[in-house]
Amino acid sequence: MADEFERICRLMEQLPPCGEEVRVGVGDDAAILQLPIDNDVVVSTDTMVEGVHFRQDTLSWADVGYKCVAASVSDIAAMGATPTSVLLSLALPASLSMDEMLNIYQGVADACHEYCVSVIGGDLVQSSQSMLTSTVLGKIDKKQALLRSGAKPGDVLFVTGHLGASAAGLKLLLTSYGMRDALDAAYVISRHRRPTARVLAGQTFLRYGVNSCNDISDGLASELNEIAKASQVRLRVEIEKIPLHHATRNVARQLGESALDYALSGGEDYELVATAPPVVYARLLPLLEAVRLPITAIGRVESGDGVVGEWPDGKLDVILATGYHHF
Ligand SMILES: Nc1ncnc2c1ncn2[C@@H]1O[C@H](COP(=O)(O)OP(=O)(O)OP(=O)(O)O)[C@@H](O)[C@H]1O
Ligand SMILES: Cc1ncc(C[n+]2csc(CCOP(=O)(O)O)c2C)c(N)n1
Ligand SMILES: [Mg+2]
Ligand SMILES: [Mg+2]
Ligand SMILES: [Mg+2]
Repeated sequence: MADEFERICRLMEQLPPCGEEVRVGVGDDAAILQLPIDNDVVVSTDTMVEGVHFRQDTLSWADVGYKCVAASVSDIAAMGATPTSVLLSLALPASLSMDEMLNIYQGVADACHEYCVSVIGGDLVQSSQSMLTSTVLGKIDKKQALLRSGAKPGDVLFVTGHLGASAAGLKLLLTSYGMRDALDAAYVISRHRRPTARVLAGQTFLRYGVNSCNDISDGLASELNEIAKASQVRLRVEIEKIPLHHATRNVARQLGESALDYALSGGEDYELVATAPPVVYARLLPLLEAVRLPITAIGRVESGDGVVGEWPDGKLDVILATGYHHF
């Protein structure tokens, strides 16, 4: 059985080499990065705990590794920044085999390739419960960033991609339900297991003058309330415009649940929600279409506070910050 340090070496062999900005990577007491002087450093961390963020029957070990990195990269994307490096801390039971650890790193390697990041360090400790923490460092032009606090009355409110698929996938995985349409099931399950951090979208938003942005980890309702609060504005959402993939609608229908609830309160879609002046939104629309990442206008920013949902018949509902909250 390999010891702690042999394991770290074997795990790292799975990963692509570090980028040129890494002066010291894995192997010393700390990593050293040499960033361009015209950049600021952006940093964020996310933890995944077995029983809370995944179960052995919802994610494979490779999915756990991939999703942990993708979820933290998503926060860097939401700032409009470019992710560069990852610190990965693993707290794992002694019973976990070397092959299972290598599987985690296979997923980490997939994420490293997808997001052009390298693992520059981390930690490996024994624990009764599996827990992974991914800390991502990124770079951004000095004094630039997409913040939650920049929304202005008159802005268009919009989201990337489709919402609710991850929650539909999770629901399917947790209920032993024979799906009639295997393709729909495969789509929503893959969105749950392998979400995509929208790095290119975030960078484009920053370049074209988007005013505020947030990534959707806890559910649209919660993230909208965060923008409204940070920006001291009211967000008005046209409920029927929230983009739901037909697979998510079909799965929800078959489970007797609401795809809209999945989008508002399910979480883990890791799409971006943002606001921009109408002229900026109009420029972004064809650009993101061209890279096959549609954005959809779902409402607008007004003066006031809170989040209000508007139904097609004109009826209004307050949208509270429902979603996945740990405490
Ligand atoms: N234990 C903590 N100590 C200090 N700051 C924290 C702690 N937990 C969270 N924060 C900070 O609180 C702020 C808001 O966190 P929030 O949960 O909205 O982050 P997020 O990563 O976007 O969401 P999620 O955790 O759902 O991915 C962030 O700046 C985060 O760094
Ligand atoms: C087995 C199992 N049960 C429930 C969930 C749902 N879930 C857990 S954490 C979270 C929000 C994002 O996490 P965080 O806020 O920590 O970034 C969500 C929606 C899951 N994925 N797996
Ligand atoms: Mg996060
Ligand atoms: Mg976030
Ligand atoms: Mg959260």
